[in-house]
Amino acid sequence: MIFSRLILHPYHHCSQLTRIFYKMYSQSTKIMDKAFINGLWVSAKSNKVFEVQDPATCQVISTVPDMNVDDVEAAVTYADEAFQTWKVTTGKERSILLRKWYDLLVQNQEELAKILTMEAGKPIKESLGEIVYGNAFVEWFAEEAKRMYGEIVPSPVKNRELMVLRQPIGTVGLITPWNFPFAMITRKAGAAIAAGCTCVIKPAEDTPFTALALAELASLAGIPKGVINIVTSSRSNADQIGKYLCESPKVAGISFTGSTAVGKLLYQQCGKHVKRIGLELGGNAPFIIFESADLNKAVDGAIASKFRNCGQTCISANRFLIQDSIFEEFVQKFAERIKSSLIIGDGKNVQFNLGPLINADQVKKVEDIMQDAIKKGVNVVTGGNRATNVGEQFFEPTLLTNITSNMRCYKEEIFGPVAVCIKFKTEAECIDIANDTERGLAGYFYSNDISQIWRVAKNLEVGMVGVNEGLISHAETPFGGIKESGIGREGSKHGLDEYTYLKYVCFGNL
Ligand SMILES: NC(=O)c1ccc[n+]([C@@H]2O[C@H](COP(=O)([O-])OP(=O)(O)OC[C@H]3O[C@@H](n4cnc5c(N)ncnc54)[C@H](O)[C@@H]3O)[C@@H](O)[C@H]2O)c1
Ligand SMILES: O=CCCC(=O)O
Repeated sequence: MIFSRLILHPYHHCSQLTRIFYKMYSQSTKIMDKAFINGLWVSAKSNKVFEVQDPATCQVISTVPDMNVDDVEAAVTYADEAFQTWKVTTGKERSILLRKWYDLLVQNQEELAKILTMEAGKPIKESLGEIVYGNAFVEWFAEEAKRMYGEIVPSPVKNRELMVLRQPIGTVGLITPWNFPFAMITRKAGAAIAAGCTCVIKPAEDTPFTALALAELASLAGIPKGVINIVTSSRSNADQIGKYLCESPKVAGISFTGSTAVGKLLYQQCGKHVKRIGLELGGNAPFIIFESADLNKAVDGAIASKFRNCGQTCISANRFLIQDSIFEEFVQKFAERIKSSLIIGDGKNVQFNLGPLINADQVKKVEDIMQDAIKKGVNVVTGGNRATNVGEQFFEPTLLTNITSNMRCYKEEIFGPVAVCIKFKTEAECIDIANDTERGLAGYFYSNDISQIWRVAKNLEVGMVGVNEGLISHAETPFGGIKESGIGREGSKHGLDEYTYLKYVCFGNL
C-alpha cells in the first residue's frame, strides 16, 4: 500500500525514498546502498559497506557505504565550494527553499515515519510524532532565515556610524544520534541552512536511512548540491571522521548530539583549533512529585517522560523523587499505569507502544544497571527483565523502589525503560538530590504551590524545566543544557546563533 502511494508520488524517477520502501516492504532484493555527497548518490571510495539492522527483529534492513576520512574530505571540499555561493543567497531565497523542503517532508511524513520505525524501533505513532516535531524545525528556520537581523549601534562619537552584521560561519559538521535520527538532523541542518552555512552530516550508524531520505527530499526541494551532504559510516570509522571534521580548516563548526564521552572528545579536538562547537549531551533528569501535586496528572507526565522512545531520550525522567507523604500512593498508581498502558512489541504494528532498545550494547547497559541494583537490594515493583519472548532487544517496563545512592541507577543515565523511585522529606533535601549530578539538561516537577513552583524552577540546575508537564520540546523554544549536558542552544530564535558570527563594522570620518 505504501509502495503504491509512492508510485503515485509526483517524483520524476524511482527516488531513493521509494527504493528504501521497495526493499523494506516488498522483500525485493534491491538495496539502498548510497550516501549523498554534492547532490549525487555515491558509494564509499573503498567500496566498503556495513549492515543496518531492524532493532525489533534483528534482521538486516540493508547496507550503506562505510565511508572513511577520504570520503569525508571530499564531502567537506564540496560543501566548502557550495558555501561560496550559498553564503551570498538572501535570507528570503533560503527561506523559500527550506519551505519547499518542509512541504515535501509533510507530504511524505507517513513514509518517513515508517523508515524511522524500521531502523530505530520506535512505535509507529511515536515515529510520526518525531517526524512532525522534526518538520517543525524546518518550518521554523524557513521563517527565521528572513530574520537574521544585525544591529545599528548609536555611536558614542561624532562622524561615525556603527553596525553589527550577522554572517554564516561556513561549512559545519553535524554528528547525530540514533535516538532521534530525524529531528536531530532537522534541528541542526534547518538552522545551519537558514543561516547560510553548508553541512556535512554524519548520522548514527544504527539509523542512516532517515538521514538519506531527508537528503533526497532536500534535493527534490531544490536545495543546491553541496549544501547538504550525508556521510554514512560504521562505528569503527566514526572517530576518524569526527577528528577530521574537528580539525579540517574548511570546517567552521561542529554540532553534536550524543553521549557525554564523545561530546567531551569532540570538545577537546575542537579546542585545539578554537573551533565553534555546540554540544547536546546526556542528561540525568529529576522528575519531582511534591505532596500538593495532582497525582493523576503526575502519572500521565511520568509515563510520557520516562517511556518516550523506550526511555532512550536525553531528556527522559531518570530519577523520580517523590515526597514521603505521597510516595506509596504515587508508586502504586504509576505501577498500575505501567502495567495497563504499555504494550511491548514490534512498533511497526500500531497496537504496540513500547518498542525495543536500539542495539545489543544498549540492552547490555540496561541489564547491567538492573543487575547492579538487584545485587544492592533494590525492590522490583514491576518488570526488571529482558522480554525475550517478544524479541532479543526488548526490555520490560520496570519500576524500582528501595534505591540507595551507591546503585548505578541512582547516578547514571539509564537510557532504557527503567523508572527509579526515590523518597524525600523536604523541598531542600529534594533540590540537593536533584542537583547532585554533573549533568544539567532537563528537570520536571509537579506541584500546586505557586511559591514552591517559582523557587524550584529557579533552583533546579538544568537548562529546561517542565512544571506540571512531562513533554516540553518544541521548535519554538531553546533546547540545551548546562554543566556537562552541553553548550549552546538549538531551536528557537537562538538556534541561528550557533551558525552565525557577529561582525562589527565601524564607518569612520563621515
Ligand atoms: N543526548 C542524547 O540524545 C544521546 C543520544 C544517544 C546516546 N546518548 C547516550 O550515549 C550512550 C551511548 O550511546 P552511543 O554509543 O550510540 O552514543 P555516541 O555518542 O557514541 O553516538 C552518537 C553519535 O556520535 C558518533 N560517534 C561515536 N564516536 C565518535 C567519535 N569518536 N567522533 C565522532 N563521532 C562519534 C556516532 O557514530 C553517532 O553518530 C547512551 O546509552 C546514552 O546514555 C545520548
Ligand atoms: O534526545 C534528544 C532530543 C529529545 C527532544 O528533542 O525532545
